[in-house]
Parts: sequence; structure tokens; C-alpha cells
Amino acid sequence: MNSREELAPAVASILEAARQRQGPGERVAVTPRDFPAAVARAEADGRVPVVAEVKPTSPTTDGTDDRDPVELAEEMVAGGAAALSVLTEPEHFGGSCETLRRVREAVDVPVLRKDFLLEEQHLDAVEADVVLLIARFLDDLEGMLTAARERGFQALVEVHDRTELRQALDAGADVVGVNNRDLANLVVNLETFEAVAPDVPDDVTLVAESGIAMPADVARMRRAGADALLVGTAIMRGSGTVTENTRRLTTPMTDR
Ligand SMILES: O=C(O)c1ccccc1NCC(=O)[C@H](O)[C@H](O)COP(=O)(O)O
Repeated sequence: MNSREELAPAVASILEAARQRQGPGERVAVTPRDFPAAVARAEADGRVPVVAEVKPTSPTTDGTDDRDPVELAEEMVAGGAAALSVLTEPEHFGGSCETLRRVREAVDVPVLRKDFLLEEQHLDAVEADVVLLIARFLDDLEGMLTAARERGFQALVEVHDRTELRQALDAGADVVGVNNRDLANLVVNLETFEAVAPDVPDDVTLVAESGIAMPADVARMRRAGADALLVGTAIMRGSGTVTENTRRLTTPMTDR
């Protein structure tokens, strides 16, 4: 692992659990729903492209949301989500591959598998349209990217700073996420995206991740260059229904 920086204890624990996980031993072959096309479709429809996340719990969340993930996913799509993200990490996020399977079957938008994939065999646990590859945790990012694409997956390569962005681009990433959550202390700061985004080439689909809570945050990330926003907590735990919480973020501020 590329461990230039300290990790929060929760993240170290997530990685330890991931290292113990075995793949199924059989390789998946996926026919993916096109993620950049879904982003473009949302734009053309006048929706802000939001990737809404089914996130039952997390190290920074109290309690576990046990609502039916398929119903949540359908509500997110009804609220205008361009794509969905589904946690499959079980120990710290309450996710599962079975949840992803059910959600993907129920909706027709692309579904991102949100997990901590460290080895090629981890890719084979379940079919998804997009997989998350976290640059900091992968010594051979290019190898994982190739392995993901060989199976048919698109890959969202997550970075936290310019050094990781350079690694992602050198590895051939064409969908990049900048995560505003600092892995050393789990604090979110939208300035992280603003610092990295100017160095992302125009032909890369750029996603702002974490800490996007309200329409003003959406506008801020869009001004900084985000093509899409990945949002979990504000949609899952906002004050309205999941559909209302999603629509609040997918509606451009100028339409209010
Ligand atoms: O969300 C956490 O508590 C967390 C803790 C440790 C590592 C990763 C974590 N989150 C992963 C994510 O990237 C978010 O689930 C995703 O970007 C949505 O973030 P948010 O809208 O802030 O819930």
C-alpha cells in the first residue's frame, strides 16, 4: 500500500478487514451501463448529475439505517439521481454484495460499487457498472485499473491530493473522484476538491465526493469544475424523504 500519510484508526481497521476478504475464485464479466453518458444525460435534462449513495452506516455516522436499500435506491432515482453508489463493505458501512445485486436489478442507472478493493480477486465479488479504486491504497493502480477494465467495469479512481491525481492520470484513469474526506482524521473540507480540480484535464469525468450537504455546496463544487457529485449522508439522513433530499441537490440553484 501507498502509505505516505497517517490513517485514522477506522480506516486502518477498514483496510485490515479488506485484506482478510477472499474473492469468489471465478472472474466476473460485466456489460456496464455507461457512467459518463449518464452524467451527460442528466446535464441535458437540466439535472445536476448526482451519484446518490446507499450508505447504511459509516465510521462517522451514528446508528444503522435499516430501511430497504432497494426502496431507497428507487427514491433516489425518482429524485433525479444520475447514478447510484452502493456500499458493499460489510463491517464498517453495513453494506453487502447482495444489496448491490438487488439495487442494480431494480434500477436502470449506473451503479458504483463503493468498497475498499485491494486485490484483483476483490473485483470478482459482484457485478457493478463502476468500481471504486482508491489511489492511496493501491501500489499497482495501473494493474488494478487494467484488471477492472478487462472484466468490463468502468473505474472511478479516487484521489485526495495532486500527487495522487498525477498517479491516477499516469495510470490511465478517465473518471476521477476527489474525496473531500481526509483519511487521517475523517474531517471533510470542500477546499480539497477546489485545490485538486484545476489540474484535472477536461476530458476526464470529474466527481466531487463527500461533505456535500446543501445546494450551496453543490454550486460551489460545480463552480470548481465538478461534472458530478457523490452524496451519501445528506440524502440518507437529510430532513426530507430520500426523494426530496435527492431532488434538492439535483435541482440547479437557478431553477429555485
Ligand atoms: O463516510 C465515512 O464515514 C468514511 C469513513 C472512512 C472512510 C471513508 C468514508 N466514507 C466514504 C465515502 O467516500 C463517502 O461515503 C461518500 O463520499 C459520501 O460521503 P458523504 O456524502 O459525506 O456521506
